[in-house]
Amino acid sequence: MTETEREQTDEPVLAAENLTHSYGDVAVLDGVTLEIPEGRFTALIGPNGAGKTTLLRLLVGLERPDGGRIRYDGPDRPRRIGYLPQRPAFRPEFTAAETLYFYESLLGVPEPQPRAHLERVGLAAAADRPVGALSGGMRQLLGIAQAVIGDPPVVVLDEPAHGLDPGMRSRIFGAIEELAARGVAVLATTHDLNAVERSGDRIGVLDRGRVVRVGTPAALRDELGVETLTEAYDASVAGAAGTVYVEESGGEQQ
Ligand SMILES: Nc1ncnc2c1ncn2[C@@H]1O[C@H](COP(=O)(O)OP(=O)(O)OP(=O)(O)O)[C@@H](O)[C@H]1O
Repeated sequence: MTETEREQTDEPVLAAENLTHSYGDVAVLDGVTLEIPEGRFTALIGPNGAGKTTLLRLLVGLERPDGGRIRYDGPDRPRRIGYLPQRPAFRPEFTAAETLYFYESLLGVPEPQPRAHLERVGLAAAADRPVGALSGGMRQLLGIAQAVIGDPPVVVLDEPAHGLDPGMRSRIFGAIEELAARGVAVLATTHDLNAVERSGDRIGVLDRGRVVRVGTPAALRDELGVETLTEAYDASVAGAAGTVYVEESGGEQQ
């Protein structure tokens, strides 16, 4: 698709407004505001334990926030938000095509087209393979195909490229770019900063339950006067690199 065909506006289809969330007395999100515009790939990055998965689960409605709200301003569709969880659970004995057929049936799609969906993510050749016999990367691609069934205006992906080889990772990010190029509002978490720098239209940096930066890769670099996104990331997140932040229950933040 050419750049002119590519629909890019700043209209947020989905927005988190001042979200707070705790697990018991452990505060995980502390006033998170983030807009997910149509036709853009918004990448959510941040250290382990920052609250990325929690934010995604709130946005897709799997958990309720303690405070704040989630605004959906997209078209009314049977499926508004497609979601790829961090560990998608598929039935291993179903084939890839049967798996997608099953999800299409659940959504009441009148003429399921599992093979067309597999083709879109480059998995056509594996249509008749049982899911249990797919590689990790192929399963992630199947997960992305599942997340876009029903043409949801928003697609939310939790670490879609986790644990994949470079070739498979670039296929995954290519599939994400294509989704955004078709006008979908895509939000994905990842630790792959190089891929984000290449493919991300916008970046949100989440640190200790707060969005500490939002902008294009270039804007973040300029704002911080650095050359690479990795440097921008290091300058944005608190704490020692390589240390997982764990909120002390009921205590002071470290
Ligand atoms: N179901 C739960 N019950 C209690 N605590 C939880 C639960 N889920 C997450 N947490 C805690 O919430 C914090 C944020 O976790 P979350 O998975 O949202 O972070 P993340 O940024 O996605 O991390 P990672 O990059 O490691 O996937 C962590 O301290 C985690 O231990």
